[in-house]
Amino acid sequence: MSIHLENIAKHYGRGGRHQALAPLDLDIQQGELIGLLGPSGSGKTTLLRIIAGLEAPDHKPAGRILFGERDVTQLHVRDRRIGFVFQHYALFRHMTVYDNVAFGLTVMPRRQRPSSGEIRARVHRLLEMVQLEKLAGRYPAQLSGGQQQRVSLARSLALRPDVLLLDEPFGALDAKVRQELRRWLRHLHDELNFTSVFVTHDQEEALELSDRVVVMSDGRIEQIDTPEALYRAPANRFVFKFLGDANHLEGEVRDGVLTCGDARLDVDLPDGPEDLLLRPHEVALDTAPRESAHLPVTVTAISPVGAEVRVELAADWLPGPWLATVRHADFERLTLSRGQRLFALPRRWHRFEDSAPAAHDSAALLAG
Ligand SMILES: Nc1ncnc2c1ncn2[C@@H]1O[C@H](COP(=O)(O)OP(=O)(O)OP(=O)(O)O)[C@@H](O)[C@H]1O
Repeated sequence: MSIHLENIAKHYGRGGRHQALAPLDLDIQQGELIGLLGPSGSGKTTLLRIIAGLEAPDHKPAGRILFGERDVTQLHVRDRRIGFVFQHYALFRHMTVYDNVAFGLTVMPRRQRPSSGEIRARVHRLLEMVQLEKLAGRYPAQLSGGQQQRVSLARSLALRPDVLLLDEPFGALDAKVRQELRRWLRHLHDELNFTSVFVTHDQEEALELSDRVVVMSDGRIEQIDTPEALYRAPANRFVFKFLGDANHLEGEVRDGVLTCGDARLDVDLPDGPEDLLLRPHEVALDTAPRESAHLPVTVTAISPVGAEVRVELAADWLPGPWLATVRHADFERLTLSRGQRLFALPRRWHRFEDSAPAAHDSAALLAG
């Protein structure tokens, strides 16, 4: 089921003074898994609740919500064929796992309700998919948080919704279980081919799970793109900074040289103030400066855990610390240690004028 939002806005408070969502459009394709990502208060939950029909959008502008060809703007939540999963497992505590999953089917009006044989088959199939068949007779209190959330997933899918909406579904769980549940969701999604929208403020979760991510801030959509495109080509400074660590290089450009205290870097930019951004993996380190890059730094912390070594750098010319990630081989070659004085070499940097983002490969490394 595709979802089409057109001119959807939401204001709260007396006289609608507080804007939760600016008028926005959004198109979600059939079968997509979409992450709504943004800081607290950016409007993710409001948007999800409006798609669900738990919240009405503003009347002015008069927006529209279509599920496929069907205009559901005025339709009650129970008629939208939606499944929900929330952060706090809303399982019925006095019912077994089996009964929790079967519940939505057993309370359907008699004429629509599947036969009891079919209900049984459907519930077993779902429990099998989330590998909880053996625990069908248990009560929620006898399950771990991750298992409870798998029951929630199975329960929300029992009614074969066209659209599955999830609000911070794994927020209350520890990192390892979250990881596992993401795989469950992705797997169920691909196998059953419904359309899903989930809310998260966790960028890693959004990037790992989504086909496309909707990045929000302040009630607006900043960018909608695949995880790869978001990371490679962020539309603006907000998206760049929200999606990962960012090092700032602020200074003044004169005749193709950016200067900041005793640091300087050749840049092909017009004269004037600049604030360039660099990802940690775009900062290389060496024992000598280059003709085109003289950025003296001191190592203040080293964390050699994981696939790469994270190195924190400070300098008088820097208002805040920089983070560089280097390969273990380079870490050993440079025999890095705390207090060591080195030179940072930007491999690449990014520049945002709000309309025209640009990434530049640095001449510093090439020039040698
Ligand atoms: N029922 C409400 N009444 C008044 N203001 C509300 C209501 N619900 C949300 N808001 C406001 O609307 C804005 C968007 O809230 P929303 O819950 O959609 O953000 P969010 O991105 O989901 O945040 P979080 O990650 O913290 O849940 C916030 O400023 C919030 O205070």
